[in-house]
Amino acid sequence: MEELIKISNLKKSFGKLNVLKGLNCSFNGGRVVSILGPNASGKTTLIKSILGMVIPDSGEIFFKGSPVVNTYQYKENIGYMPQIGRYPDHMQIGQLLKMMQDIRKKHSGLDESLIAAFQLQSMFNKAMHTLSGGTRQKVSAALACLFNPDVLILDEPTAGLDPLAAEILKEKIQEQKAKGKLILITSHIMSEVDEIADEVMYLFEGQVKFFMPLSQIKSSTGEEKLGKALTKILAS
Ligand SMILES: Nc1ncnc2c1ncn2[C@@H]1O[C@H](COP(=O)(O)OP(=O)(O)OP(=O)(O)O)[C@@H](O)[C@H]1O
Repeated sequence: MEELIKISNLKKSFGKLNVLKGLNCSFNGGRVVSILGPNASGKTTLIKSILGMVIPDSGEIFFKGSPVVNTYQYKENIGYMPQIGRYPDHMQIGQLLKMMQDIRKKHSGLDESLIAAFQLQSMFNKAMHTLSGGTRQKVSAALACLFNPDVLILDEPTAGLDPLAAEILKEKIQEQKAKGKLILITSHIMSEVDEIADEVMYLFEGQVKFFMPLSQIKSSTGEEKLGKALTKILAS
């Protein structure tokens, strides 16, 4: 499968705090990769660096082989679902979706399947500030997929979704993977990672501690459950 993202010796500090300390990794298409690590280990900082929302101090990020520094075009190929989506309060769902299409100048070749699956049409005239947390999450997920990106970055995607909606999103993730796309997920819910990830990248103190297929994590520890397997690996 094609290498979509490569990260080379990435460093980022906030003041005296060294968050990313020379991080190296690469991500191929057709995979669901879960980025795990303790609180404050740099997961969000890494994701935001890929998205161009955090500017690294040094190191390089390549998208499909080209360095992303000082470019923005590559971002059209990434769909991002933040943990907490922030939207203009008084904008209605329908207006928001239309505005995004106008900004992107893309009105065809859209993937509107999540809009339909989450039945968002029936809520198109609801203002964003009136939405429940879960509905807001559904809008974020629908937006992340709307422009058919090659890469999806999902931050705690199913937290806050009801079981049916969570199932719909998990099916969407599998469908996107089957199309050769890369899905990066951060989650602290081990059962969710266990269910949907192919590989785990574990960050510790600003570096990659390991990057392994889920199957190998389990076989090398003899544990069926990811949570237990991780505990064993980290203790060894
Ligand atoms: N803009 C910022 N200014 C200062 N410090 C920051 C900033 N962004 C992140 N940090 C710090 O960098 C460290 C890593 O944060 P980050 O959000 O990347 O961690 P994380 O692995 O995503 O954590 P969590 O699991 O809690 O979501 C934390 O100590 C955080 O306080």
